[in-house]
Amino acid sequence: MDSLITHKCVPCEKGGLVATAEEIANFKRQVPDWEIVDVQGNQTLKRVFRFKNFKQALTFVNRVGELAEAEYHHPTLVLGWGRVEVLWTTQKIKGLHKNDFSMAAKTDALV
Ligand SMILES: C[C@H](O)[C@H](O)[C@H]1CNC2=NC(N)=NC(=O)C2=N1
Repeated sequence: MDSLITHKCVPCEKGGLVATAEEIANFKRQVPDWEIVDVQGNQTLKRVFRFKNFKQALTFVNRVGELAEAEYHHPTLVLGWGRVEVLWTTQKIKGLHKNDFSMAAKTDALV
């Protein structure tokens, strides 16, 4: 099984399967700085990154955006002065997929 950091996001089909509780537990151990929260009924990975100022936070937002485009898997990003909230979930399946954990690991690698 490829690691989260080397996993290439796969296209998710509407109605596809969310990760099992066992898979989530396994993947979550690999991204310990993230929490699993409920966003509008969907399990979502969340982490807040902090920066010295707005400009550094904006640069990070753009780097995550480039990563998302490269993988064609997209986050929700909340940009504030010195902080970026990153949320990963898979809209198509209304929950968490290996793609989300992989993108969380790749997001961590950006800082
Ligand atoms: C049309 C649909 O948005 C695309 O198939 C992709 C784009 N990026 C995506 N990103 C995320 N996080 N979830 C999706 O379901 C998703 N779908």
